[in-house]
Amino acid sequence: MSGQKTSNALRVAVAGLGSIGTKVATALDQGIEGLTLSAVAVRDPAKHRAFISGLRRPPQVLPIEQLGEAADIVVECAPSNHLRSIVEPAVKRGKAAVVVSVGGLLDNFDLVDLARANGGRIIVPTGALIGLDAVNAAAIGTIHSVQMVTRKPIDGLKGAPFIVQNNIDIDNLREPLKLFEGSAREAAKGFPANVNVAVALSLAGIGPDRTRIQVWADPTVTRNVHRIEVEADSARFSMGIENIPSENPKTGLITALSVIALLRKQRATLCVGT
Ligand SMILES: NC(=O)C1=CN([C@@H]2O[C@H](COP(=O)(O)OP(=O)(O)OC[C@H]3O[C@@H](n4cnc5c(N)ncnc54)[C@H](O)[C@@H]3O)[C@@H](O)[C@H]2O)C=CC1
Ligand SMILES: O=C([O-])CC(=O)C(=O)O
Repeated sequence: MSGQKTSNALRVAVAGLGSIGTKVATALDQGIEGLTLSAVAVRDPAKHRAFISGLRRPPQVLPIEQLGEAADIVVECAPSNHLRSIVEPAVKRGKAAVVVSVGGLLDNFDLVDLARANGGRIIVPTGALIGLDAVNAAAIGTIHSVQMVTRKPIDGLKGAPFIVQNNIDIDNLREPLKLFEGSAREAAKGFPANVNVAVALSLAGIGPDRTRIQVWADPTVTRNVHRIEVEADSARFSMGIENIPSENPKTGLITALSVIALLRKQRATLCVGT
């Protein structure tokens, strides 16, 4: 079985073959130093059969709950409601889970304790954001405030619970509309597929209750735009990123690349950046 350890390569499993997971699986199959693609989980096997059989070394196809048995690192790339089923079996076996649906971590934070108790790890990539290295560093000292403004094209926000529950019509907007202002924790509830970045930023810095975010629906932009201001005792810094949407308009193309960069660091001889 390809899930069994045959060398000292770290076995990596990918949960969800959507916009992010397909690119991560492809990169692993093409070769990342010291890593091998051991398994994937998909919702609809028929839809992904051609992709999987087209890989150079087709991995096992397993239910999400079994990936933790077949890998040393499980990469979560599925909708956030599956986070627990993917991460729990991995970390309780002392394995690492790379979490992209980081907004979903806030309601499942006991998984961090579970990982700690069992020698597992939960790793959050920088994802669609920028500068979490600087935020991590500043957090060693004192960060006074972190403020973020997110602007997205209409297609990148459609269906968000906050918009549906408040009956907001964004389809006919002609100018930018501020939908939300509050904490990263509240934003993750209202926009679970849109503000993973704010939650990642908060976990790197001053936490989900003190990290402030505005979310704008903006018909004048074609990219997912994030601007961040950090005020700390070591530095003041501003960061911005304008993400080109992938085939999933909510997800920037850079997200999968961030996961691949993180995986490359697991066994790389030269590591640059924190
Ligand atoms: N941390 C970050 O910076 C970012 C995080 N994200 C988050 O990453 C996650 C994945 O995003 P995308 O790849 O764009 O989503 P996607 O919708 O393109 O792909 C998700 C995949 O999961 C599959 N799936 C659903 N249920 C499954 C199951 N039970 N077993 C196996 N597979 C299942 C779906 O069929 C789909 O192929 C989302 O939660 C998204 O919000 C997205 C962008 C940035
Ligand atoms: O900017 C992006 O591409 C994705 C994003 O905001 C998120 O998931 O938090």
